[in-house]
Amino acid sequence: MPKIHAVSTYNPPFTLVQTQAEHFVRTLFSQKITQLERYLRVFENGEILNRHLTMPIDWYKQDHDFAERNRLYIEHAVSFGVTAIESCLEKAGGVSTKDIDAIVFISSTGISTPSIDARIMNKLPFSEHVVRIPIWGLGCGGGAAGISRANDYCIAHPASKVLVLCVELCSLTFQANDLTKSNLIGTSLFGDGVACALVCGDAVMASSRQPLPAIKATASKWLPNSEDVMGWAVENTGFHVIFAKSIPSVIENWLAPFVEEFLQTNKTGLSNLHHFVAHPGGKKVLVAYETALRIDSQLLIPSKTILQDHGNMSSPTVLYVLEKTMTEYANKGDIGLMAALGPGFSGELLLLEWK
Ligand SMILES: CC(C)(COP(=O)(O)OP(=O)(O)OC[C@H]1O[C@@H](n2cnc3c(N)ncnc32)[C@H](O)[C@@H]1OP(=O)(O)O)[C@@H](O)C(=O)NCCC(=O)NCCSC(=O)CC(=O)O
Repeated sequence: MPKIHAVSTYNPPFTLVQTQAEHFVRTLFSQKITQLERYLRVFENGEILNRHLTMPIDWYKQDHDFAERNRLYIEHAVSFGVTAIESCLEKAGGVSTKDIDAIVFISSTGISTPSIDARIMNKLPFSEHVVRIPIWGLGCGGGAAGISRANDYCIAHPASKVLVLCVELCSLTFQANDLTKSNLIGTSLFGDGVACALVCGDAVMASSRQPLPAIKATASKWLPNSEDVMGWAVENTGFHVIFAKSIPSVIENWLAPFVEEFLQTNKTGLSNLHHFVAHPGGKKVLVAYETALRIDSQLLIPSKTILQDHGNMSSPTVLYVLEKTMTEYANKGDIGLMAALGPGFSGELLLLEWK
């Protein structure tokens, strides 16, 4: 069974306190949005205290075209990605970039051809034969899906070491002239984050004496005709967020049967879980998980803590939760369920066992 040998996270340099974000939005949108004060309550209600930004707060007050946003995305995705990879390999006991067989690069908040992985390979000494697997458009589901695809690769090639790098600079897509409710809610919710995981096949010895999560099984599921639930509207000013207010109820109605069927197929059940590594999409998303799955709210503490300290960072978020679970909660023999959902609408589940 492939194992996750290490996970690293990197926080972009500027911290945004939620009260500061509320003040910023009040100043920017006053006189433009009716009932603004009523909607601003979401900043206090969302159970988010801090987020991280790529640019200083003043940058977000000005208009920027798509070209400028994307230039900044490429520049910072490369430099943050380099740091996250170095720290992941260091945590794995000093694995060399030259020994990496494949790199899965996950992102949905900017575009680049060649993809960011190739640009990073010009900064770090990777092998010329590394297999590049850039995946775009999975949004918040990307971190879990990336680990699943690395798992598939390691099953096919058991001596492989595969990096999964998630970079989302959500704040660079911020639209100061988009007066929709979704944009306003999104401004209270999304932040920037970077995470990297090293997944290795069965033939690779771990340097750590700590128990590591082995990937016992994975599953994907797609909800037909749900393109309008989550995504980007691409305009001349860049990406404008689409996310339906029905997401928590979609999760409540659609996720439970998927999870139950997945666990049953793998001869286990919700009552056997020690850890729930859930993507914290927002306060009501976590409530939907709790209601739909009828799980102990204690299992959601790592997800709630990450939401509180970082907001929703899209794809890396679930790896932040995994890193926290690995370092602060998990013991040998523990069983965990990793779950994330994203545009499609689709979901990815992984069953983990700490070995
Ligand atoms: C943002 C919140 C904390 C705010 O909670 P509150 O209790 O303060 O307020 P509320 O839910 O009543 O919402 C306040 C007002 O905003 C509106 N509103 C809420 N969400 C909206 C949305 N996505 N688009 C447009 N309007 C929206 C509500 O209808 C209401 O307006 P009115 O009163 O006029 O009706 C919560 O709504 C929340 O956690 N929502 C879930 C966020 C979410 O969808 N995250 C997933 C991102 S994608 C993702 O990450 C994938 C995944 O999660 O799996």
